Amino acid sequence: MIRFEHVTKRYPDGTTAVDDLSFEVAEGELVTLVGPSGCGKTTTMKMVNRLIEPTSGQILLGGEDIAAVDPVRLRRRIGYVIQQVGLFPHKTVLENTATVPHLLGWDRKRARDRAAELLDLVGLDPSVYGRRYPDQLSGGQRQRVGVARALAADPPVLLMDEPFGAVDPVVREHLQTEFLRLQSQVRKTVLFVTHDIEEAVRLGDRMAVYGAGRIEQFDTPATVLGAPATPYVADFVGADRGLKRLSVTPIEPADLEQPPVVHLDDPLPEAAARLAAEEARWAVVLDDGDRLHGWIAIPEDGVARDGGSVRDLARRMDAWLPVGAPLKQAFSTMLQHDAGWIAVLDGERFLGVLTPAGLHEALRRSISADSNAVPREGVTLDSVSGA
Ligand SMILES: Nc1ncnc2c1ncn2[C@@H]1O[C@H](COP(=O)(O)OP(=O)(O)OP(=O)(O)O)[C@@H](O)[C@H]1O
Repeated sequence: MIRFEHVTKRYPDGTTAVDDLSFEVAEGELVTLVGPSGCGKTTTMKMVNRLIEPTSGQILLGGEDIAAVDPVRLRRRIGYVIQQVGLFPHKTVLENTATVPHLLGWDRKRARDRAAELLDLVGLDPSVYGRRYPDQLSGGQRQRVGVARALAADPPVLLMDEPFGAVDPVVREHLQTEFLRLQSQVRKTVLFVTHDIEEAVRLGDRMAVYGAGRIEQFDTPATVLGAPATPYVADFVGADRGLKRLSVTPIEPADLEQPPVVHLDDPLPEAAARLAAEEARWAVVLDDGDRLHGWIAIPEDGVARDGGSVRDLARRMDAWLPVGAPLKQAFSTMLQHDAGWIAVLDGERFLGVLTPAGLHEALRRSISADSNAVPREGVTLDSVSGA
């Protein structure tokens, strides 16, 4: 969808901002550009909407050389979100969001309906926020309006330059989560500039790690963290990249343990006997429809021979996640619920439980899978983790 072919940008003062860059972003893919300040990320992005012209090389958009496309027409196909959102202060949120549809000549009602739809999509109730002015919004809300405005005319491509850079870490994480949800619905082709490695890992289908003016590695976050291509990348992603991998490693069925399972209406003595036979201290409790209800521990002093059903002693369990959720989420769910294990479901079906030991195993497996699959000369996991 977006293709760079040997693109170089040299500024008149001799600075080479970008040097012989070649890469491709597939349709519907989100690629994060990450690297230290001044390495050429913004220059790369601004060449796509022709705010900056390359010195040499070609950029193709959907197969078409953008040098041959009128810049104004080009920019209508490209949403653009920047850190200083640039909302018009004297226009309402709804009018701001409808800016591009207006420019495209949509009639007033259609443009406003579309703007309201987009505000809704980014989590701002249009009947509440639509009439406000930008200075009546929080920083996070302004960023959401920026995203809604960029999407209003439904452009196939979205350029985002540190869009969440100006908000505090908690709001930033919220915005990232919402943006991922939004992107799963709208599936735009996105170039996303950030200098925050965590953000690049979390959001990118693939990430481009920049050194000075060059891409040092262009790959999935899991591979960049697991097998940095060069010592520079290893250094940039940091010695704690094992931890960062938690964000990109999904829970798989093989990571799960299988504790005894009982049902709410099972007689208690029967359940107690099952636990004793399996030498388990607790069991998972499912309801009639085999959906997760919670867990049960049989008291130390046992249960009466004719003593009721599992329902009487079962406790609710709220710590659960869908299979495929990242290990980081599993870890934070364990901490949040102060739980020694969490249940993992496939839709409504109970699959097993993830324990801290299982989580550790999953992480080790994920790291060694990459180091085996992509041997890199000069960089071993040991040399990096010891760094
Ligand atoms: N108009 C200009 N004239 C000369 N040099 C420039 C110009 N614009 C940018 N540069 C230089 O080009 C290099 C790349 O800049 P760019 O803005 O692309 O970096 P960046 O990676 O986006 O940095 P940051 O994260 O700080 O925004 C820098 O060395 C910068 O100083």
